[in-house]
Amino acid sequence: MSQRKSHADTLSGDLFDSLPPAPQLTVPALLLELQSWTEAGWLRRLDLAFARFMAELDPSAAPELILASALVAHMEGRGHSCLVLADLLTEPHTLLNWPSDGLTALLQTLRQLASSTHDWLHALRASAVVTASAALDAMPPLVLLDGRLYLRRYFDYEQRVASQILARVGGADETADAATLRPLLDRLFGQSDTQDWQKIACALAARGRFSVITGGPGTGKTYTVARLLALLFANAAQQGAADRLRIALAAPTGKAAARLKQSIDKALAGLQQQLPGLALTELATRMGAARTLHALLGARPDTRKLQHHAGNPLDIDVLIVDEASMIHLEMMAALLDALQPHTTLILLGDKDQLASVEAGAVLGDLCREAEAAAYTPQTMQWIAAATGQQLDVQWQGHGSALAQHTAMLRVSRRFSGPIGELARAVNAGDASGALHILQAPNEGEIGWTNHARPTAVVNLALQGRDGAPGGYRSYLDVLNAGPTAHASHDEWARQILTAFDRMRVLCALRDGEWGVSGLNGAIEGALVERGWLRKRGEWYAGRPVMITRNDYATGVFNGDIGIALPAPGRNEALRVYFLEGDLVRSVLASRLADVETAFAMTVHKSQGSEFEHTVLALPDEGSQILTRELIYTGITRARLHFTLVSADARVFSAAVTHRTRRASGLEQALQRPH
Ligand SMILES: Nc1ncnc2c1ncn2[C@@H]1O[C@H](COP(=O)(O)OP(=O)(O)OP(=O)(O)O)[C@@H](O)[C@H]1O
Repeated sequence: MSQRKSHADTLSGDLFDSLPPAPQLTVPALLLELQSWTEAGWLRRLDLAFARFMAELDPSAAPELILASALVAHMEGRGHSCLVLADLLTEPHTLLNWPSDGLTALLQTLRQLASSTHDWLHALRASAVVTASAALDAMPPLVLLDGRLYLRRYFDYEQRVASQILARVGGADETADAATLRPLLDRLFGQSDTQDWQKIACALAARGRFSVITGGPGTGKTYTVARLLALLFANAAQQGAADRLRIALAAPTGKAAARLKQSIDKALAGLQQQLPGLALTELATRMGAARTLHALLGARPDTRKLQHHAGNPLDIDVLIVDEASMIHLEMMAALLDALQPHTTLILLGDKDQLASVEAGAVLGDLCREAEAAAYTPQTMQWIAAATGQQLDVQWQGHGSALAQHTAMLRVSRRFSGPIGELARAVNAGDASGALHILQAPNEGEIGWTNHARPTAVVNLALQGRDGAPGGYRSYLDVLNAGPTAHASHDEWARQILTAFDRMRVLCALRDGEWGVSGLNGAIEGALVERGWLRKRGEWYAGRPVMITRNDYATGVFNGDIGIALPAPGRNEALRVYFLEGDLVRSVLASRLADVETAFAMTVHKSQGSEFEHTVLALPDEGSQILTRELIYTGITRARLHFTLVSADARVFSAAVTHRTRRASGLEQALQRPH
């Protein structure tokens, strides 16, 4: 890692400046160069094909445009909505996760092209395949705005998200006035005048048609939203409209949706005793199950087209979406398009978690002002009138219209011990503080094996550790004991699934001995060796699998986790059992084509899930993939116990100090006056 950095630094620094100017590259020569980068695996075939397509569309295109075309396509594949040209010229080595020879080749190529951002912009604007117009009906395939180059599709998504949100947060069309809310909020949260961010979040969410509630794990996002539902319901009841209030719950994954519904139902049942006059239990039943965003919007196989869109919007008044950090730009655009103007959208999520694998980091972009609050004097006054709380002046500012509809919950009720401290240190980029917490004595909440080999992960997976016993042995004990005479087959499957969900191994990488593929094989082999698993071919009883692609025919979705078990009766065929909330469902194993074994999974795929014991395995070498967000997300998946397994503490420290920011123009687009 250090080798790559120093190499690239030299090239982009003094050496780059001091070398004599290289001859200007021609487009055919550049295309050959791009082809060699593709063969080396640095660029995707798609990136090269797009660059070639641009060269065909505009035979007089400058080489700068052709290189930028390949790179903007490449950046999209890495989760960015656009390519910031100034970044390409000033810090190409941090922009691309390429090996040092790839970066050297890029820097050599850049040396043969224009050297200033101004000249690059000029070269790009000169082509008919680039438009500088924000108008959505302009057709060229590339859009250049404020120094950012976009693929048209992503530019359109960004513009749609920004304009829909601005339409919802702009203007003065408050849906509830402060005086009406005050007595209800006092009943729900009490009358204290000490700063209560949950009460404030609830008030702000009831105020308009869009709001964001962000906070770390256990800060009470669901607790607050359950009260918000009661508030909206009570408000509707006062107007005789409670029966007509249509509320829907959704989340990006099935697991997160099931968790949301469970927590909301539980919180509403608790509130029912506090508010006997309101039929909250009935409301919970009427809301129905929480759905995945795909299902809510009516995704269909083999088409990007959704059943619900601006022409056929969703028939709901309030939509609550949890785990919003996982919503990518395209999905957010589709979601906002499918809402009626009067629908209230409330996004819940942790802004510090990893963004979606797909392009965009929407929640992060929406929450840029959340830490500071930046409430205007008018918002401060409104909060005081609605909640009875005078917010400290430190939270006053001149934030955007969106900031006036955003609340950050700052006190964690569940994460107060060492795991919470570790998550906070990581989030603050304090690597030495985090190492100190990892080493400090504790009651078993935190474990750290350093200078480790992957076998350390396998040992943890087998039996757990001191203070956090169990491991995968727990679910295999239930499996190997077989169904008891008193319990149904489904009940047995539920016990196995629940026991399996108590622990999970999370990896930063997919490949290699420290990655998902290596560790899955090693753990599976060790379980077989101990005789705890009997592996016969690809499918065997007890094989945990993750679905890797939505399959509408069998009703399983990307990220769902199930376990293969023998079906009841004499039928030998294995079925894969899934837990959906409290329900157990199963699909014939032979019908599931896109699955992978799931003893170990990536941190990315673990978002929206929590495990009693989470083991995070870090590779022995640093990489651009290892970021603060990844480590934070891994740690916050742990409910009771967290174990870090690392070969080199420096890899952990480097990751904690490495913050990623996806290139996007959403933040700027949201500042536009509406
Ligand atoms: N103001 C409060 N008073 C008492 N208990 C609370 C309060 N706020 C939250 N809790 C409790 O703290 C726990 C965590 O709250 P909740 O599940 O709402 O947090 P969350 O932010 O949604 O968590 P996650 O990120 O895991 O989804 C719950 O048991 C909840 O009942």
